[in-house]
Amino acid sequence: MSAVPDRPSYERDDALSARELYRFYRAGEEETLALRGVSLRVRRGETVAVVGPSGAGKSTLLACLAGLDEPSGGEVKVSGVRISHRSGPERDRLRARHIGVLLQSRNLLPHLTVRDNIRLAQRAVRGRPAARAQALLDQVGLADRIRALPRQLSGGELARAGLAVALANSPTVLLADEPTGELDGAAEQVVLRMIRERATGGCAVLIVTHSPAVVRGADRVIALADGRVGEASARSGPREADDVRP
Ligand SMILES: Nc1ncnc2c1ncn2[C@@H]1O[C@H](COP(=O)(O)OP(=O)(O)OP(=O)(O)O)[C@@H](O)[C@H]1O
Repeated sequence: MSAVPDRPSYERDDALSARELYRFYRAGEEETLALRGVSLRVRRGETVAVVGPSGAGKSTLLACLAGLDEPSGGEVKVSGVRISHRSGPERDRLRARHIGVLLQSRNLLPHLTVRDNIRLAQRAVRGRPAARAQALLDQVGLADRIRALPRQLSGGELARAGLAVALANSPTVLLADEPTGELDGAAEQVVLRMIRERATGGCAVLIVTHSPAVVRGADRVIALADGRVGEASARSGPREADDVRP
């Protein structure tokens, strides 16, 4: 008989799970409850879009899921390993190994070239096969910008370089905050295609977005309002933008 407890299959398939997340902010007298008991799961190969009005708690949620911030209550797990309620360095290590993060503020170090930013992201996963920097940049259409510094890139190029860096560690979970915010239609399609390919390869993807194109391409939409998960819709069959609109 196996010593391994027989867990329900939905747990085995979850690459990312959050249970009852709360996040309080206190600034002087003022208290904000940015997350009020958010629970969610993202399975391997699934793409989930998170939508909601400004101030709904989307960026706070993403930061807690990525281990960049600590929830005040609740728990986050990546591939069954708890990432919340650990020291900063422990969270950094888990994130570097398992999670790709693409933030609005960008994830490139300003003094390193695009290639060196990618190599830095790959240091945490030495020993695991990793795509070459050139191959990653080819995929996002930045093959000729490998030696550029971030300040030499346009907004759209920065977004695509940021995606290459977020994918450099071959993450189990990709978390992105408005990854297509500054992109025109063609560049948005490049980024979405690359994200979809990762999901097809088994990555769990969660994207905070206002883009109808991103919502259309998602398997599921989670609507956040006032720190809570509101109306959510599972998709099945053809992907139609007929339920939750950003
Ligand atoms: N560091 C902070 N200190 C105090 N309050 C904060 C802090 N960060 C966020 N908040 C508050 O928490 C709430 C949720 O903010 P958050 O940035 O997560 O929302 P959002 O849905 O991402 O908004 P947007 O779409 O405008 O980026 C807001 O009321 C915001 O003012």
